[in-house]
Amino acid sequence: MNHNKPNHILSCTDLAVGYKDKTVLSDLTLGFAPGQFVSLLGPNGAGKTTLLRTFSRHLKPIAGAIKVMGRPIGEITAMDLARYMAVVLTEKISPPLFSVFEFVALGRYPHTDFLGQMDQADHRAVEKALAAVNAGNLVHRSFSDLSDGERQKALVARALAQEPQLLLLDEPTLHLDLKHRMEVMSILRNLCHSHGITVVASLHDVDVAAKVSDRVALIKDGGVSAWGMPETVLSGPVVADLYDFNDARFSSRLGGIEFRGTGSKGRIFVLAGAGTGALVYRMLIKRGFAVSTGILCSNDVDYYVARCLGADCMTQTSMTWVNSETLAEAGKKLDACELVIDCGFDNGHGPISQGNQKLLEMALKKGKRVMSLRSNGIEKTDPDLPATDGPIICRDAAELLEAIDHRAWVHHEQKQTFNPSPTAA
Ligand SMILES: Nc1ncnc2c1ncn2[C@@H]1O[C@H](COP(=O)(O)OP(=O)(O)OP(=O)(O)O)[C@@H](O)[C@H]1O
Repeated sequence: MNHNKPNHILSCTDLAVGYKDKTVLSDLTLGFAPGQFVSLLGPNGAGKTTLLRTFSRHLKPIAGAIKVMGRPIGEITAMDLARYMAVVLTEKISPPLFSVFEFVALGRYPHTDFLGQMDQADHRAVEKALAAVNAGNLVHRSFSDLSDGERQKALVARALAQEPQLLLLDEPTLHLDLKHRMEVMSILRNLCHSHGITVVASLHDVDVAAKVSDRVALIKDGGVSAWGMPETVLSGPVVADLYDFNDARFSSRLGGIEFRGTGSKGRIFVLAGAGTGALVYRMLIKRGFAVSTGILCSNDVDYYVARCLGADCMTQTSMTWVNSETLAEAGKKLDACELVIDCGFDNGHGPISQGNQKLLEMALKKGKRVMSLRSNGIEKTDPDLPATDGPIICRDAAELLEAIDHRAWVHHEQKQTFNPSPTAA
């Protein structure tokens, strides 16, 4: 291998990692390319920290080989390794009486002389590192007075002051609020893109990892169960299996996790489409209802949300008309529901819209209780539809929710508008 231009900044072959009497992970063969953001994902205790500590030479491998810049890690001097690789682990450190500048300057040790004297270039490197993590304003602050988010930025700045080509981080967003989590993640991603640094980080937010990572390694049951681009590796079933959960589902298309419910409060049929249903599905499932929905186009965002939430979902491709069998099947599903919610889908001329309009009118004809978010009322195309079968019109999701909470459809007869209480949100 050419040592000047390695394909991989860090690689391992047949690696086994762990402790004296315990092998935690084995048979690991991985390679991390320059400028890649690599996330290590897996449940608590899977071995992410152990792997990072082995990569950073805090732990000896049990078996196999690790190479940094194409060189066996054991042959690299501590000073050279510090020039290639910087590490941010989770240990809480409280250096007494250091300013943030002094703390970050500790990262210059591979570059200063043997007395640790800093020259102008070192000062500039510290300032650059602080600027890279948006922490220039902290330079004169005492390190021990920093908040968790500020401290994390200072830790990353210290690592950057080493001017490494590889940055290893253990749970870099631990204890951080949403703003700082997003800030730290975008700083790390920018380091990959703008500075060509390879970042290898253990993460717990699978949705964030899916969005920032070039590669993910899924770690479970003593090994890497999957490795590759998040777009190909992270599917709903794979993520559910990784973390052993049944009551939630990850969707790579939606880029997040949907929480499933018990469905114990009864079943509601939701007429939706083109994104009108997503919020309503979540609202109902959160409140313990089971949802049947349709008819949805197979590339509709409502379809992805509904499936992810575990709703009973009728679908078909957009180019086809809704045939009588499908309508009859949807009608049976309507019959099994105690309430129908019309989310105000576009009832224009599209084949699915027209099918859903028929379904809505079928619900009214059958005397089903219908709540509608269509503020102008439901336009009836069927002249046979009795005028008295009016739906409860709700102006927004809050009114809909209040009507559902009060089970307004049980008492409602022919009112056209649901009147919320004055306290309604
Ligand atoms: N010093 C140690 N000696 C022996 N076993 C250890 C030691 N440190 C960790 N372990 C064990 O090694 C296994 C892997 O732990 P590790 O901390 O690497 O997991 P992790 O994936 O980082 O977990 P988490 O997400 O909870 O941080 C666990 O079973 C843990 O109890």
